[in-house]
Amino acid sequence: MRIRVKICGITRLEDAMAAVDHGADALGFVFWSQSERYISPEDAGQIVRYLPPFVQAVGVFVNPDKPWVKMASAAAGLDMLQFHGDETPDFCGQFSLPYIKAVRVRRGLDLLQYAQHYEGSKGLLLDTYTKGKPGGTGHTFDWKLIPSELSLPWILSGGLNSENIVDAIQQTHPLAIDVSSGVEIDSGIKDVNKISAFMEGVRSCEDV
Ligand SMILES: O=C(O)c1ccccc1NCC(=O)[C@H](O)[C@H](O)COP(=O)(O)O
Repeated sequence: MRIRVKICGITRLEDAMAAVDHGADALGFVFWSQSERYISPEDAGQIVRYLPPFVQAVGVFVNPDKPWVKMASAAAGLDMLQFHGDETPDFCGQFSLPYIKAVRVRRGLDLLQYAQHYEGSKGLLLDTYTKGKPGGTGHTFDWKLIPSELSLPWILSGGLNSENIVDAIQQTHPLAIDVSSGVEIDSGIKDVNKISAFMEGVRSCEDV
């Protein structure tokens, strides 16, 4: 089965094009001002307008207010929303766009219940818990904490790179994966060779 890939934290057109050329299905734009990968919705829009059909633009938010999500969605031309904070299902579901809820996986968190709570989402993005960092940590989490029977589709995220991606896929069998710092040379600056090596690792795991 083909594994879908989202490359997150895009801040430059050339990185977006490199990601698309190497087969990314979705690109993420971080609209949280405290992130080193922050991009304004207007600047994201200038990248999104060059994306080919069927590549999705995903807006990443952390506890935003409603006007910010609405403005960013329109200005950037988003296809999907991704929430990394304490947003409720009602909040996430009010924007007439599909959404993904990120969850920072840690021992003691009931992922089965979490999935039921966010049943209106397109899926859960399973990310790494690091205190004070809602995303883009560059660290993996204990993949054994992923339950075998989650009621929602889920996306493997957190600290993936070309060196661990094959192992990650073989251990967890994800439907989709998400990467940010693992394909960077600096925060928000992607590297075409890292993208290429990462995608090669993903494709090597797919059924022919
Ligand atoms: O990337 C960020 O700076 C970020 C900040 C705040 C919330 C979310 C953020 N990124 C969202 C993503 O989808 C990342 O790809 C995901 O957290 C994995 O990041 P990484 O471990 O660097 O691959």
